[in-house]
Amino acid sequence: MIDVQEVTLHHLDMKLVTPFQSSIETVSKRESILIEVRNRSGQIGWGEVVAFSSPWYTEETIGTCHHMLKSFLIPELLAKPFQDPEAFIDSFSYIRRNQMAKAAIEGAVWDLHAKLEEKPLAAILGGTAKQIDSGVVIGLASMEHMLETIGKHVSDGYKRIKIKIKPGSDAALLDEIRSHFPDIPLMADANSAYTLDDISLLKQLDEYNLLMIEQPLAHDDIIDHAVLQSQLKTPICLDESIITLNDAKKAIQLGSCGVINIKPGRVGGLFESIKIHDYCMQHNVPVWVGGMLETGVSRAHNIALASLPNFTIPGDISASARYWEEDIISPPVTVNNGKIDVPAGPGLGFEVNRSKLAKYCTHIERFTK
Ligand SMILES: O=C(O)CCC(=O)C1=CC=C[C@@H](O)[C@@H]1C(=O)O
Ligand SMILES: [Mg+2]
Repeated sequence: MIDVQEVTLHHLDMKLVTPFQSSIETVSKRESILIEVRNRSGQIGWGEVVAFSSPWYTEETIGTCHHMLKSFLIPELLAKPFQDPEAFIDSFSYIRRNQMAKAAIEGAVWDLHAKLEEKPLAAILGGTAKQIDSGVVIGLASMEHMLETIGKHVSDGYKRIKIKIKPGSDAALLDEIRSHFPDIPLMADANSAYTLDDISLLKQLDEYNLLMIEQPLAHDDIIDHAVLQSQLKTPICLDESIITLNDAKKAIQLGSCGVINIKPGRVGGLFESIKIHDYCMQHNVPVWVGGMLETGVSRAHNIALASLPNFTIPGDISASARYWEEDIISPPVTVNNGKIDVPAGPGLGFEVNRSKLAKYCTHIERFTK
């Protein structure tokens, strides 16, 4: 029984070890909100708001999530006990969208639920893998810097390299990367930087033996992506366009993609993530877990999710040290020979380190029954 007595929001401000540049935005400082839920006997679950400070990736921001949590989701959670996470999810199913706000509080409830069941979150979600393959993302930077960073990550053992592309920084960049690294598992993410007018350029990218091209066209499109996919050999992976299971069904039926990137924050939580995973598995569409430059709390949720069987492609789950001088979980996430161990302890299997949390916390808000 999930009987939450108190919810605490920890507002954090952390600096990335290096700025992260995509086709739209450069992120150097990361605001986030950690959600701590506590039941009557003092057991705790953790979740994380992964929205960015401004609405460049999806329409949500830290501010919109805070509003949704405070005004709707936290009151819902404190209103009554719930049999399980699904019953809590049902209670807010009337709320349209606001996926990252929902995912954050749902994540905390899943962690608490797994701890009450004394099982690892991965097992509760249906995961079976003991280790997951780790991929890493390299933001846009000078050619020299990107080549050097790729070399470093390849020698660190990462199983897949993702680079960001945008018009003017695409075919020539991939050409240069392939001349140095002809065989590495490589993919490119455009964050919607192209349109169908760029089709001849996008077809050139078939030359580079990419695992996939992520979200080349508009963030809310699946129709143009189907046109593009019919003319590309390289599979398209959808990220921003998939917000729900229904989106995934339609994209697969239309042939808009060959792969889907599942980010629990973007799709409204772990429960919807599992539904998308299962549907994709039934339709032979491989999936992988995306990242949001997040702290260890969300990273831990992602590791648990990635242990499900259709996550056959290494995701954007890299070591804590890729982004943080010090993560706020103990131990930090580490990658060995390109693999991350799925924790065997109850819940997330990582502890939130209170003294590190205090270092990066700007303020706390507490809500009680
Ligand atoms: O968390 C990571 O390691 C990588 C995250 C990452 O590549 C992204 C996070 C958020 C927005 C984008 O720029 C990009 C993506 O689109 O997947
Ligand atoms: Mg993406």
